[in-house]
Amino acid sequence: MEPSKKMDRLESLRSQIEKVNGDILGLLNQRIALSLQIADIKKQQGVEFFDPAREKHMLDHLKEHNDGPLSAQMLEQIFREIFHVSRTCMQKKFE
Ligand SMILES: C=C(O[C@@H]1C=C(C(=O)O)C=C[C@H]1O)C(=O)O
Repeated sequence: MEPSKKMDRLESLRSQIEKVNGDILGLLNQRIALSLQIADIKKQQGVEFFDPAREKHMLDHLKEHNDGPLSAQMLEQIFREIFHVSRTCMQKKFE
C-alpha cells in the first residue's frame, strides 16, 4: 500500500476507534445507571450489594457467548473491573 493510503487507513481506523470509545462510554454510563437503580432496591430490602454468585453467572454467560478475539481471561479481567466500579458507585450512593 502506498504511504498516503496507509495514512488514510490509519486515520480511518483511529476515527472508528474513537466512535467505539464513545459507544463504550455511553454503555458504561447506562450500566452504572441501572446498577444504581438495583442499589436502591437492595438498600430498601436491606440486602448486601455484593452478589458474587450473580457476578459469576454473568461472567459464565459472557464467556459462553464470546466470539473473540478477546480471550476468556481478558474478558473476565475487563468485566471484573466493571463489576468492581459498579459496586463502588452503588456503595458511594449510600455513604
Ligand atoms: C448490580 C448488582 O449488584 C452488584 C453489582 C453487579 C454488577 O455490576 O453487575 C452484579 C452483582 C452485584 O455484585 C446486581 O445484583 O445485579
